[in-house]
Parts: sequence; C-alpha cells; structure tokens
Amino acid sequence: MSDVRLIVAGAGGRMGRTLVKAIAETKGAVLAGAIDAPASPLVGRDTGELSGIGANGIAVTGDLAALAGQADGVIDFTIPAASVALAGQAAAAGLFHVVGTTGFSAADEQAIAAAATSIPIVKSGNMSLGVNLLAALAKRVAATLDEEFDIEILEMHHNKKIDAPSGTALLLGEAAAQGRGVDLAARSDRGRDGHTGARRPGDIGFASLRGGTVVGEHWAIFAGPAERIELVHKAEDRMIFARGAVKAALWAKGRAPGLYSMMDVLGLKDF
Ligand SMILES: NC(=O)C1=CN([C@@H]2O[C@H](COP(=O)(O)OP(=O)(O)OC[C@H]3O[C@@H](n4cnc5c(N)ncnc54)[C@H](OP(=O)(O)O)[C@@H]3O)[C@@H](O)[C@H]2O)C=CC1
Ligand SMILES: O=C(O)C1=N[C@H](C(=O)O)C[C@H](O)C1
Repeated sequence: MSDVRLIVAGAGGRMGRTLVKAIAETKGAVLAGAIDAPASPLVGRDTGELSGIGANGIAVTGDLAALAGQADGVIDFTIPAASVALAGQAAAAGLFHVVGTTGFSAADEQAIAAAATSIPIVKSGNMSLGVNLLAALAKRVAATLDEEFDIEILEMHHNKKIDAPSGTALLLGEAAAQGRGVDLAARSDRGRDGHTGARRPGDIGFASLRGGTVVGEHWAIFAGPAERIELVHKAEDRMIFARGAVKAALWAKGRAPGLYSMMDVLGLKDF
C-alpha cells in the first residue's frame, strides 16, 4: 500500500514540530508539506531542522491550496479560526482532516461538522490513548454513581496555553455527562469566584490551573459522602498526542465522509 501523504498545519508550533518527528518515525506515513500562519517568520524554514531531526527538505509555507494536490490529508494543531478555514479548504480539495486544535465556539463546531459532510474529519480534544481510555472509564463511573457524587474536572497545563477549560477537560466532562445521562451544557459549572453559594447537586464543575511547562494533567473527581474516586492522566511528552494524531490520519484515509473522534479510531466507542 502507498504511503499516506500528510500536511502538518501549525508546523512551527509545539505540536507541529512534534508531529514532524512522529511522522518521520511512522511507517506508512510521509510528510508531504507544512503550513503555518502566513505571516509567520518561520515560513521558508526547513521543518526537519525546526523539529530537531535534521533537514528533510520540506519547508514551512503559508498556503494549504498550493500543497493540496500532493497530499491525502491534513493534521492540524493550530488555532480555532485557522482550523475552521482549513476544514473548508480540505473539503474543497478532498483531503481528510485530523483536528487536534481546542477552544472552539459553538459556531466553529458547526462549521467543522458541515465540512465533515463531504470529507472524513477526526477531531478530538486529546489524541492520546490514555486520555481516551480515561474518558471511557469516567463515563462508566458516572453511569454507576448517582448525584450524591459530585463530579469535578480539574486540569493543569503550561503557561502558554490560551484556552480554558482544556479540550480534554471538556471531553472528560462530556463523557461523565453522557454516563449520567445529562446535557453537559445545562449542567456545567465553569469558574467559581466570590460568594457562589453551595454547590448545585448534579453540576459538573471545571477548574483550570496554568503554570510552568506542564504538558497536560487531568483529573475526573467523583466526590461522595465520606469517599472520593479520582481518575487521573498525566502526559509526560507531546509525542503521545502526535502519535495518536498520525494513527488517526492512517485510519482516516479512504474513510467515508463524517465527523469521527479518537474513540472511533481506538475502537473505544463501546468500551
Ligand atoms: N488534541 C490534542 O491531543 C492536543 C491538542 N492541542 C491543541 O493544539 C493547539 C496547538 O497547540 P500548540 O502546538 O501547543 O500551540 P502553538 O501556539 O505552539 O502552535 C500553534 C501553531 O499554529 C500556527 N498558526 C496560527 N494561525 C495559523 C494559520 N492560519 N494557519 C496555519 N498555522 C497557524 C501558529 O503560528 P504563529 O505562532 O505564527 O501564530 C503556531 O505555529 C491548541 O489548540 C492546543 O490546545 C495540543 C496538544 C494536544
Ligand atoms: O494546549 C495543550 O498543550 C494541550 N491541549 C489539549 C487540551 O486542551 O486538552 C490536550 C493536551 O492536554 C495539551
């Protein structure tokens, strides 16, 4: 079978650089192009050199359209506005789209879902095996316990992260809400400050910490009367997300159009 040809979007970023490395290490995947913000000072730079693996002859560019003909799909860890635009461009060019970006608005989510009617899009707030397994466990625990157990999602990330709660926190909250059979939007408590009053039974709370170089740590806490269950995941290296994204890309090639998640890729939907 021929190699899956991939374009990395956000190639100059923390995840983009890690992806270039992960693709180089993956049999059956090849880096076909790279893009970053059109005004980025990194446009023209060699992506292998940026990633610390040595020159690979693939330069950072600023335009997906010029590369589309030489690729099967795009792996995208950028910012919401860029991911929405890329979903439209990928749909127009018939490329699959793997979206790792987080921090989307409801309108962004709708635009991506619309693009997924014509191409396969795999989108997840966390591409690692461990977090997706944790989400499956959180769903089960939430389904087992009643509202006597308060659900709190806590996350900590590095001091450069621009969105909160993290995509992973929302993914875990959604899993817990599904397990409990409630609508997350209606039961979320995001950010307490001042005289908040007592916790509303049945809410799913979110709290975010930022500092240092923490790659990503998440807790799903089930706090009940006189006992507490904590499900925890600690990412130690961005390679876990990059390897997951490359796995999603290999899975997406040739798939029917649709909006998929890492649960689909990892076969955890019915866990
Ligand atoms: N789903 C998952 O498993 C994971 C998701 N993430 C998410 O991925 C995203 C990126 O994270 P991270 O790599 O740390 O962030 P960075 O800020 O390091 O990287 C983002 C990159 O996207 C570039 N960019 C901005 N606009 C565009 C555009 N229009 N076209 C192409 N590239 C563009 C930025 O360029 P410039 O700096 O020049 O603006 C930058 O190089 C975040 O949303 C983060 O939450 C992160 C890790 C794992
Ligand atoms: O911005 C990050 O770094 C990360 N973002 C994702 C998120 O928002 O959950 C995944 C991971 O935790 C790292």
